[in-house]
Amino acid sequence: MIVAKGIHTFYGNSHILHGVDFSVAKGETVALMGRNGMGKSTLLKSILGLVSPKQGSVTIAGTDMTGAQTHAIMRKGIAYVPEGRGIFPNLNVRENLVMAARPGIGGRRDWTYERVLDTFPRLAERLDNMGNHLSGGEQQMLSIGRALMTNPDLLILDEATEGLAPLIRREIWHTIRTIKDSGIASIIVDKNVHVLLGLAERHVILVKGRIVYDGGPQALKDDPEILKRHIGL
Ligand SMILES: Nc1ncnc2c1ncn2[C@@H]1O[C@H](COP(=O)(O)OP(=O)(O)OP(=O)(O)O)[C@@H](O)[C@H]1O
Repeated sequence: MIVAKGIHTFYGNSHILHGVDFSVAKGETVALMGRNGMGKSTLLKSILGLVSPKQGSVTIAGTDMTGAQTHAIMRKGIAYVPEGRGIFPNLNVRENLVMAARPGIGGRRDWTYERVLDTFPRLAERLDNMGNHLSGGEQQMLSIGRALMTNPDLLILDEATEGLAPLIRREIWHTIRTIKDSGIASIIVDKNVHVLLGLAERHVILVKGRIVYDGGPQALKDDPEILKRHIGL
């Protein structure tokens, strides 16, 4: 689904990503992990064309998208739920969802307005609430709901459960699992490493813009030293 090779990204003179190779297979759930400031968001932005890598290539669904604009990249079946959400505060829940609707690749329309509301009953109860009159958890649900309305093949979730109450967090994780079971691939950045170990098939750990681990959860469970050293758990 995504193959990024040899990515070098800079902010001004700061060299942030040092030749990162990163891939996500069709339907695969990948946890992107690492301490604060290690380059996780920068890698996501490099893949999405929100920042331009100085070197490296990005192939999406078999097409070379290196240097392409973000909207063209998203049209390849990618939905991005950014850190800090990204909903329209002055539109209500219904409008936020309907505006995002579009068929997926090949005209797929699995995720309808009705299905999104079935997935998030809380949103169904608040259709006339403006985006800025929702709790943090509801805004997060709306943001994920908007992403699903685009019928993506791959969903990118950057800190989707950050700052939410435990109960809401659990609801969001439940939804993420439902999305995974529906066959959508995902890249998940989240501080809840233990949940990720039970959810993702692959785990990628970044340290100072370099990948230090890329593999399944079992090795991380068997050798807690790896997480301790690189994530500080
Ligand atoms: N727009 C920017 N301009 C300059 N430096 C930046 C910019 N965005 C991020 N950085 C720096 O790049 C490095 C990587 O940041 P990035 O946000 O990718 O890390 P992260 O792993 O996603 O961490 P966090 O969990 O804190 O978001 C950090 O040192 C950060 O200070």
